[in-house]
Amino acid sequence: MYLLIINSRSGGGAGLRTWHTVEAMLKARAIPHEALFTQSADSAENQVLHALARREDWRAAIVIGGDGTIHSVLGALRRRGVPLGVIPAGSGNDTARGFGIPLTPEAALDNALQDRCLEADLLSGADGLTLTAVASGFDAQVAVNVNNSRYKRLCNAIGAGRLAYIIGILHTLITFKSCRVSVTCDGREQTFDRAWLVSVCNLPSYGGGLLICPQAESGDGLLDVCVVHGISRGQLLRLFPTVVKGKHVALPYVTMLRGRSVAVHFAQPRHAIGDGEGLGTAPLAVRCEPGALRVLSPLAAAGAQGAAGPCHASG
Ligand SMILES: Nc1ncnc2c1ncn2[C@@H]1O[C@H](COP(=O)(O)OP(=O)(O)OP(=O)(O)O)[C@@H](O)[C@H]1O
Repeated sequence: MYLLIINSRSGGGAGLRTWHTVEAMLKARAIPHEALFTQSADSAENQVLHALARREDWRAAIVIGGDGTIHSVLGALRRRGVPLGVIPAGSGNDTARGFGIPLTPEAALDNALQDRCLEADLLSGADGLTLTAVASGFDAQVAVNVNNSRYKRLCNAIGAGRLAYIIGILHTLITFKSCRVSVTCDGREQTFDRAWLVSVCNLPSYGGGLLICPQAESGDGLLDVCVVHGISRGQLLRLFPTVVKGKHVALPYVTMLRGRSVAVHFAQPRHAIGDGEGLGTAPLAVRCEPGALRVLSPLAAAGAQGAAGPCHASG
C-alpha cells in the first residue's frame, strides 16, 4: 500500500494538477494507494502519523509537493521508518534534484514504485529535521522578503515565479547588512567578519538548483558548510552567477567546511530557513543524523552515494 501525501497549493497549484495526473496513472495500473491532502505545514506531521498508524503494510509515502511539503513530514517518516518517494510539484524541487528524481510526474512515479532506496542523512536541530539545507543570513532573508512581498503574488499570477526571487535578491541587497559570525564545526570555532551567509547542506542545491554546496552528498554522514564573508554588496551581487555552477567555492571570500555538527552564531539576529521554510532568528545548532531516512531514488541503482539497496527485504 502506498500513501500519497498531497499539498494542493505547492508550486502555485501544481500540487493538485500533478495529483490528478498521478491518480489516473495509479488507477490505470491498479496500484493500491490512499490519498492524504495535508492542510498546513504545522498539522501535516500529525496527519501523516495518524494515517501511517492505521496499517502496517506501507511500502512508501509518496509526497506530491515541493521541498517545504517534504520538510513537514520528515519527522513522521523517520519515526515510522517509512521510505520517502517524491513526485515534484514545487517551485524549487531541490530535494528531487539532489536525489536524481525525474521532474515529470510519469517518470517520478515510476521511480517511486521501484524498490530502490538510498539511506540519506538528515540535519537535526531545535526546530526539527531538514533534508536539503539550513541556510542563514542573506539568502534566508531573501526567502523571508519574497514570501512577505506583494511582488511574489503578482509574479505568480503572471506565471513568473522566478522573477519574484530576482526582485527579492535586489531588494534584500539594498537593505541587508553583513556582520560578524562564529561558525563551530565539530567543536572547532572560526569567526568571519562581514559575513553575508552561512549554509549547512546535506544536498548540493537549494533555491531551484543553485549549487551552494556542490560537493554535498546525502549519504556520507557529513554536513557541508558554505560561508560567504569579507566582501562588498557589489562583490556579493557578482557572486550569484558563479553559484549556478558551483564555481564560487574557489573564490577567496568563500570558505567551505565539512563536519558532523555545526553551530552558527551571527553577532546580530539573522533569519534561517530549513528546506526553504522559516526557522526564526535564534543561533543555529545542527547535527547530522546519518542514514536516518530511506529515499526512493534512481541513484540507488547507480550506487552513487551512501548505502543503497532494496527498500524491503521481500522486494
Ligand atoms: N504538508 C503541507 N500541507 C499543506 N501546506 C504545506 C505543507 N507543507 C508546507 N506547506 C505550505 O505550502 C507552501 C508551499 O509548499 P512547498 O514548499 O512544498 O512548495 P513550493 O514553495 O512551491 O516549492 P519548493 O519548496 O520546492 O520551492 C509552504 O511554504 C508552506 O507554507
